[in-house]
Amino acid sequence: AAKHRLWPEIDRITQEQLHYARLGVGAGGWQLFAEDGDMRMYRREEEADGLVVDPLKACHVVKGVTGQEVCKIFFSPEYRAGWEATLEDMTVIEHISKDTLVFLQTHKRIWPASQRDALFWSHMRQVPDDQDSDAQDLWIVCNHSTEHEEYPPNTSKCVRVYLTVCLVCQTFIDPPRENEEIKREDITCKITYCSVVNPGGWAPASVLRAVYKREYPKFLKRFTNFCIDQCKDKPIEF
Ligand SMILES: O=S(=O)(CCO)c1ccc(-c2ccc(C3CCCC3)c([C@H]3C[C@H]3c3ccccn3)c2)cc1
Repeated sequence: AAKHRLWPEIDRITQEQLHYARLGVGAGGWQLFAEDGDMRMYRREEEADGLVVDPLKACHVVKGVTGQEVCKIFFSPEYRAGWEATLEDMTVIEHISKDTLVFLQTHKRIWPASQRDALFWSHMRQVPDDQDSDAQDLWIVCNHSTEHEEYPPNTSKCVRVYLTVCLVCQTFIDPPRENEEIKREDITCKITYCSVVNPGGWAPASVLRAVYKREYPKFLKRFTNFCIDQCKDKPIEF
């Protein structure tokens, strides 16, 4: 099919984000700022024009779900209200393809910052794992801010944030006994979530860092618990 005007950017950024997600946290000044069970959250303190844009990288291991199931839930609009607690409104403003959508969403106001909205394309794809041949394929969802002439930034109501986010999932299967089918307890999903959010307009660094410290661990824990709950009584999707 004829590729969309955004396709070259979508392809380039998705590949860049996959590479970035697969880099460990050993190098690059990552500092651990939150831990909860198997979840480890790291950030780097960075500012752009005096605004806090701390990159975040979270690593988590979740049993009982596959990478495809997790990425589908993260990507699909119909599940988002179930796990995205800070969401106030969400619209799909363009269906580029079955695995690429453009979202406009407003987030609940976080005092004292003014309310934010985000306009971004979201792309999901499966990639062969070239670093580990006998592992399952990787699944990735990449969200990246974009523009749309009907939805200019910074209306009277919202300040537009600029974000790049990726969710990379790898599925591991403990082989069941001979002639036994794979059960959910034999499946483990390794999740890497990376995000860089530019708040768009001024917000005090101390406030933003406090919000990030509070919101990100809650967000990933809520999201992964939602996935487990959504999938537990359904056939496994590899
Ligand atoms: O992964 S996604 O694509 C999932 C689709 O929804 C995503 C994640 C996070 C955001 C977002 C948007 C606004 C803010 C801030 C900036 C100043 C005031 C609001 C934050 C910061 C506050 C951090 C945060 C982290 C997680 C959840 C909510 N809040 C995050 C948007 C999209």
